[in-house]
Amino acid sequence: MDQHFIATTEAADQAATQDVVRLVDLKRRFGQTAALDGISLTVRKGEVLGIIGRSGAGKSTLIRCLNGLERPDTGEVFIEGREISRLGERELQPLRRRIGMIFQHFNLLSAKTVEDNVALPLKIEGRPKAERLKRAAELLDLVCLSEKAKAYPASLSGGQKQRVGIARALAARPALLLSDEATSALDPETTRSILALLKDINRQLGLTILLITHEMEVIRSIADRVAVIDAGRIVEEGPVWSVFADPQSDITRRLLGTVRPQLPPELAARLLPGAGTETVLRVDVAGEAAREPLLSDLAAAVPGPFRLVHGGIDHIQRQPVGTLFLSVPGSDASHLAEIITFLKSRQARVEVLGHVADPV
Ligand SMILES: Nc1ncnc2c1ncn2[C@@H]1O[C@H](COP(=O)(O)OP(=O)(O)OP(=O)(O)O)[C@@H](O)[C@H]1O
Repeated sequence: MDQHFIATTEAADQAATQDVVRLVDLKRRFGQTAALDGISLTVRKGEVLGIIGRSGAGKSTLIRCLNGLERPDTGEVFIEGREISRLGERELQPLRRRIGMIFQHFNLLSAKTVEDNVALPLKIEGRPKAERLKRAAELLDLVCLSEKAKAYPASLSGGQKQRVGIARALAARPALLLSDEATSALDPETTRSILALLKDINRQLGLTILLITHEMEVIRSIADRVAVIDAGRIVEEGPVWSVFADPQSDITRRLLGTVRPQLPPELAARLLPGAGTETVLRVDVAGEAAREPLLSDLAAAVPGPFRLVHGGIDHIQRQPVGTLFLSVPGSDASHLAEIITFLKSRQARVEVLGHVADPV
């Protein structure tokens, strides 16, 4: 056989086994509603993929197709390289154990202790008691809840309940952790600590995580890649920093909402579309372009005034992502045009927001 053919086939096989999840053109209708309308995506081993969408976008249907609770009308669902969408219940059982799940409302059994909740997946697998207790103790240590082993869920805070949920999801050493709005019922501080724990587990154990959320803040703090879904379709997909820096679709921009820097409301309220003595620009710059001394270069290249009225440089996935609001005084259209041309030549995106009489 052709050596080149063997090498490329092996490379393709290897790439396929690196994908913990691979969805191919998934479609699922409910009557007139296309809940999934041709979803294709992969989740690579060790990565955190965030799926975000508004209510009704198709997120739950997608999750249900992944764990075999829903069958797509057409398309394929590969988990660790195995197509599962046509399997019967018996064949699905061992594959479901490869997927741990955490939920918005934790789904703990109130009549069981914390350690018994954590060990439950192992009990279902028929593991001996000593092994179950040992694993539960390890996992409670991992989620910093060892002292609550004998407590009942009712005596725990929301954050502690979710830690138990995470420990239980990891009990059977899954290949994939599915998180379905796992922080939506928690306050901001507890949300941060749960997300930090998930990120830690992702790094320490190399665990692959697919998380579903309607909150961009969740995506920003934990995901490597994001897929935005709307009306059953992926409308945008990419590394988190680049989607935050340069959202391509209106839906993404809307979901980003206040997570992206905005002009302070008191200044935004004074913007006029066509008159005023100063022009206010929004300048977005990210990645390599944001490492350059953009403003001093602008001042050197284009004589004449401009002022910074708001903004700054943030870091997402260690990439600089900046938004600057500049105000350019005067009615000299060519000065304004030169500034815009210079900024665009430095890979910045520039938007004229309007005009003000006095920006500060
Ligand atoms: N069993 C069902 N029968 C009829 N319609 C359904 C069913 N399941 C989902 N749908 C419809 O499919 C679309 C996608 O629903 P889905 O629950 O997947 O969205 P979602 O993004 O998870 O929403 P939410 O964030 O509100 O949970 C919606 O229009 C919903 O009404």
